[in-house]
Amino acid sequence: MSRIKKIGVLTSGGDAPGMNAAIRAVVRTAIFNNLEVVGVKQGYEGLIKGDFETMKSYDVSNIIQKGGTILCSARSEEFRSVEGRKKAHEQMLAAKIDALVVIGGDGTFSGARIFTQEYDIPVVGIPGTIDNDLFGTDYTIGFDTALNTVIEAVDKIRDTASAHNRLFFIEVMGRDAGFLALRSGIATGAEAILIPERQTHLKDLEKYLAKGYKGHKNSGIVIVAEGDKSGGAYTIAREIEKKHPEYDIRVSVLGHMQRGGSPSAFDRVTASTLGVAAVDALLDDQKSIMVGMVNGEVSHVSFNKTIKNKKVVKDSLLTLNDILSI
Ligand SMILES: Nc1ncnc2c1ncn2[C@@H]1O[C@H](COP(=O)(O)OP(=O)(O)OP(=O)(O)O)[C@@H](O)[C@H]1O
Ligand SMILES: O=P(O)(O)OC[C@H]1O[C@](O)(CO)[C@@H](O)[C@@H]1O
Ligand SMILES: [Mg+2]
Repeated sequence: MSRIKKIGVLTSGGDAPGMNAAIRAVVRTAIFNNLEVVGVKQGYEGLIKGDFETMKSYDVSNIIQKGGTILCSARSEEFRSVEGRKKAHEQMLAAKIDALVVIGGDGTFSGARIFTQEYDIPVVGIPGTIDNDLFGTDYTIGFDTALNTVIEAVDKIRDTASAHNRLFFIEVMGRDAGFLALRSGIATGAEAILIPERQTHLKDLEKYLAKGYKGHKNSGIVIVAEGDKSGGAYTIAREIEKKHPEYDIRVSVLGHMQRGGSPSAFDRVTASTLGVAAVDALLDDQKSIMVGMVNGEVSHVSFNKTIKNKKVVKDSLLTLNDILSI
């Protein structure tokens, strides 16, 4: 029999479509198992301030389809400090919260790992980030929706690019990870994809563009991940423009619209599955783990493992795009 009577749930880091579906699943699974559940507002900031709200089943009605997070999110500087985490622990003791479910990305889990090393509190993580950059899960909640949002935007840009015979550099999110750029590039038939995990040589890019955009096509799309080492879409566009004044170049930075919107069916189902799995894991006395999805099944990966290992970008996908973009 688990000792846990009351759990807290929070969302942290960049918000991601499907976080609400995950909150709903955590709240309802906890109540189903006769646990009390409190929502922690604004991620670790709310934990430090004791900004808690008891949640009932009806509090999560009508949210499965909504983007953002009803609990709000934050990037908390204070939680990075020993004093900040001490305050968070004291607030949890005062509110009699025995365990936590944290929904977020790699940073959120790094914070959770340190917290569980300092204090003996069971914490289970649910991967919620549009970056899809977590080792130990094939997908993170929000990635599929963001991918579809990017694709819709790029398709529209392709229309106008074709009408004017233009070359577009489109910047997509991913401060440290290129998964969104890679998949959206393949899905939109991009002429080139630039990601932080690979060094891009200007000469190679010029070659692709000479073959594709200036060879026989009436438009060109280069997808640039925000964190690409070339310095972002504007910088790389300027470099190409200097060498090729004959190209008609435009830049489009998609920005935060990529993080909003109603979650896709895939994200809703993944979020629901992982929300249930997270509470089950706590009831099973597991701690310091992330629940994820591998080959369609729920996986349990230690925070240590998911933080220390880097999710690998498949070379085969880059090669595939090289073949298809000629
Ligand atoms: N090393 C750390 N120690 C303590 N807390 C941390 C640490 N790293 C991150 N955190 C906490 O986790 C929060 C969220 O991390 P971060 O901003 O990296 O987002 P994330 O969870 O990776 O999500 P995303 O990348 O999708 O925005 C940070 O604002 C901070 O409060
Ligand atoms: O503007 P913010 O909230 O710092 O978020 C930007 C970052 O968050 C992410 O969108 C992930 O949520 C990254 O891809 C991006 O670099
Ligand atoms: Mg992150």
